[in-house]
Amino acid sequence: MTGLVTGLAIEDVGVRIGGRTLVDGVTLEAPRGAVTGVIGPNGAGKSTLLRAIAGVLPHAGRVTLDGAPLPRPGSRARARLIGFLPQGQDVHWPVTARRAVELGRLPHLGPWQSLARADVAAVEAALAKTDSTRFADRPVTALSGGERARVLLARVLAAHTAVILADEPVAALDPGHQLAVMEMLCDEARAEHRAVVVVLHDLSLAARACERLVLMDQGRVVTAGPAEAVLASPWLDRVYAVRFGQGRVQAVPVVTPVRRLDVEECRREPQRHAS
Ligand SMILES: Nc1ncnc2c1ncn2[C@@H]1O[C@H](COP(=O)(O)OP(=O)(O)OP(=O)(O)O)[C@@H](O)[C@H]1O
Repeated sequence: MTGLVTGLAIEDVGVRIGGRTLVDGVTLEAPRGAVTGVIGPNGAGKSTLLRAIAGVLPHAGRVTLDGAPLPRPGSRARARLIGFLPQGQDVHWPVTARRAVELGRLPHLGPWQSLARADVAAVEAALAKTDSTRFADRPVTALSGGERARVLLARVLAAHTAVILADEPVAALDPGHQLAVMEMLCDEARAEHRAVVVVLHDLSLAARACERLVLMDQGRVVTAGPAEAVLASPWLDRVYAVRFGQGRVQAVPVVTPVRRLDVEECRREPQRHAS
């Protein structure tokens, strides 16, 4: 590993399930103070990688934070360091939104200990950051999909973890809330010095919000580095089998799929850029 001062370091991480290798020797860095985006086509292994880092899936290899190994998966100590928003998570019991967010403070509480003033402040701040305060007293089951997604993100934010792993956190959100959530995650990284890792399918949003990008395909990292370099990489079109158009609208980067590539074009793609 090179150059990582503080943050999350993933070394040679692999996941095998049922005899299949889903993640294969992934090495990457997610520094504190930055948003690292994980991109790649469906089935590339992005969610599996995040679940391995979160400690939900057993894995080979090493994951460290600020140079130290992480506490045991499932432990409260680990939950105090790593916040995880899984893909498509939902809430099926009718607690209020505020109560759902309060659950994010559990790793900080002793057995039978109730919320202290600092916990309540963390919950209210997380509700406010996700624009969820106005429905905080409604049952989660009576909220829209996008509102529920914001509450679940608020629960992760309320935990004040050093690392935030968010798997497609904006998938259910309207454009305004997509921007707001990504800006909020950037703010969590920069102002609070957290390492934020986010899986995104929207490449324009990734270009705008992420300092670093990791492009995955077939369980491996294809290329990683500064967002602009990864988006300019010849591998982008090839792994998605899509010709992307790239430009700027009022100084904001835009990456949009233009047309699908056939197998032969995909094979030629890296050479086309190299020439
Ligand atoms: N529990 C499992 N058992 C077996 N195979 C799995 C399991 N979970 C995921 N897979 C397979 O592993 C591969 C990677 O899945 P993963 O969910 O990590 O991809 P992804 O990059 O997050 O995709 P998407 O963009 O569609 O969410 C896929 O081929 C998927 O079918």
